[in-house]
Parts: sequence; C-alpha cells; structure tokens
Amino acid sequence: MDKTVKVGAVSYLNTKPLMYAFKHGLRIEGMEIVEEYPAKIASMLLSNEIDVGLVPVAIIPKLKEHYIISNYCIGAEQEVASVCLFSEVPIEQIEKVILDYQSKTSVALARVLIEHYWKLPVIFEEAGINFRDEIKGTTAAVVIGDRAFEQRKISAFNYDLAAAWIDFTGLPFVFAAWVSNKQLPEDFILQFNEANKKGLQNIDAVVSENSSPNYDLKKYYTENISYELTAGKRQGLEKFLRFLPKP
Ligand SMILES: C=C(O[C@@H]1C=C(C(=O)O)C=C[C@H]1O)C(=O)O
Repeated sequence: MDKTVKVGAVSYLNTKPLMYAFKHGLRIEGMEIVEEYPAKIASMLLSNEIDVGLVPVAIIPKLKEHYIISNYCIGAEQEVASVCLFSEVPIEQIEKVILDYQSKTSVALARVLIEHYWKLPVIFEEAGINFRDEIKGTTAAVVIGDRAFEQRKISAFNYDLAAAWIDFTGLPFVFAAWVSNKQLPEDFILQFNEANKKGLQNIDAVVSENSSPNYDLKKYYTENISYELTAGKRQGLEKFLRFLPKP
C-alpha cells in the first residue's frame, strides 16, 4: 500500500474483541491505530484526521462520502447492558435527561425513544464532565460504555436502550460500525475484516486479558453485544437513520 491508513477505534471494553489480533502483534502494512471515546472518533472522521473509524452510526448522514467497510459492528439483538437511561425515579417521573458527552448514537436513540416510544415530556441537557453526579431526583442521564457498568450499581432504575428499541421496532440495533470517509484498498479491507474476526473466535482469551469489576465480560461479549453486521441489523440501522434530523 502506498500510504498510511489511520484507524480510530473505541477505547471501551466492547471493542476489545475487534482489536484482539492487533493487540497480539498483527500488523497491516501502513495502518496506524488511535483509541478514543466514540464522540471523539466521530469528530476525527468528520475532520479527516482518520480514514476509518468505529464511529457512532448517528454521524453517517453528516459524512460527505461514507463506506461501511466491515462485517462487524457494535450492535445488539437484546439488552446491551452498557447503554441505559439511569434514574432514581421510575421513567414516567423523569423531567430532565442529561446526554452523555462521549456518545453520538445512544443520545440520539434516547431522544427517538423518549419522543416516539415512551412519549415523555422531558427536557434534554448536554452533559458536562461530572454529569453522573447530577443523576438525582427527577434528573436522569444516558450513560454509555464501561462507565454504565458502574452506574448500574449506583442508580435505582436503569432502562436499557437497545431492549427498548427492539421492543419499539422489532429490529436489532447498531450503535457503531467501521466507516471510512474515502474508498480504501480492497486488500486492506479484507485483512481488517479477518483481524476483527480473530478476537470473536477467541472470546475466552479476550475475557481473560481484560477486567471488569462490575459486569461479567463473557456475558457482555456473547449475549449483550452482537458483533455481526447482519441484514437485520442493516435494516435496524436504516430505520434508525430515518428518525434523525436532516443534517
Ligand atoms: C454499546 C455501546 O456502543 C457504543 C455507543 C456509541 C454511541 O452511543 O455513540 C458509540 C460506540 C459504541 O461504543 C457502548 O458504548 O456501551
């Protein structure tokens, strides 16, 4: 390959299986990897600092050009466990929802579900860094990723957004997919896909080399997160994108 391919991966536990082969020394010539939280990966792809990223799917409509390059994604066919609306009161009493600054998809999903599924008259607020401390009274928050596992132990109520979407639409959900902002060489895509698959074939090894004090990682990787970008997930993705405001 004649030039580098900059790859942006999500720095959460959910992405470890997809990065396993690279962690264990696999190299694709010219490839460089950065790891960041999802909203940051999104802005890096939009500003062309990276060529491909495991980006929140909610930003796909904002890209001038986009290609979903992989058969693997961060999706769910049932409860996802790490994306929830957390509160101290039952959902119908919530008045304000703070939206995790690390997320692009789940915060958009929360808006869709609150308007069309739960039909709640709440106000939304952008999160500051310590937003989880503000979950009290009738103020709830969407929290994603590894921090959600901790929050599950703290909050009295948690509403799983993947489970709600599936109940609402009958379709699976895709949170993030490997999307490039330009065409990439076919041989890179083939090797990248193979690398993703490697960790999924070695889940026990991925579990043993990571730690999560608040949630069972084997369950997370095999029951909650669903990594294959199936036809059903693509349908769920299309349906979700139709709910988003036009960019
Ligand atoms: C299931 C998750 O999927 C994620 C949620 C994202 C989002 O809300 O923008 C983006 C990437 C994924 O890491 C999670 O982080 O818990």
